[in-house]
Amino acid sequence: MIESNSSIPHKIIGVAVIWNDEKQILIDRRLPQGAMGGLWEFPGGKIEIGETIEECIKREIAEELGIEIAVGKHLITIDHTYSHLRVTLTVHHSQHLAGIPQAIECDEIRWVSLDELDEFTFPEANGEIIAALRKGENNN
Ligand SMILES: Nc1nc2c([nH]c(=O)n2[C@H]2C[C@H](O)[C@@H](COP(=O)(O)OP(=O)(O)OP(=O)(O)O)O2)c(=O)[nH]1
Ligand SMILES: [Mg+2]
Repeated sequence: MIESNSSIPHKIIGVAVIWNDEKQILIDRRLPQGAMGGLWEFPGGKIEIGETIEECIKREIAEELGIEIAVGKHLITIDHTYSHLRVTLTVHHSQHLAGIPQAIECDEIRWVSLDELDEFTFPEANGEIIAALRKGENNN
């Protein structure tokens, strides 16, 4: 019998690496309940029908954090399969434009430097995002 992975849900996610003028990045801690609860992440969420990934990122950041950003260069796209979920994370650099970030849909938010990222636990898929950031060649 041929095994297929097609029964695993697949989420298409837009993700922002949001920079401020102090060269810090905004990270948020997922709510304790649910998948990957309590882990830190770069803010973002599921794409909606008819949206571009840039529109998705801008909307998710407004909904989750109440701030306005300018979505910039593409950093990396990661396809990762967890035990019961496949995610495609399309990550863009972004610039913070206006508003003070609020923890609307998460537990906590922090501005951190690239060096400080090591002090936080992220989902498995994020290793590659952080490695791409450290390579630094696409930073905006
Ligand atoms: N936003 C974001 N999601 C990430 C990162 N790394 C990572 O594995 N993910 C995963 C966790 C989630 O399964 C998915 C993001 O989905 P989401 O936060 O919009 O949705 P969710 O599953 O929490 O909520 P639901 O609406 O499906 O109930 O991508 C990351 O750095 N940022
Ligand atoms: Mg989200």
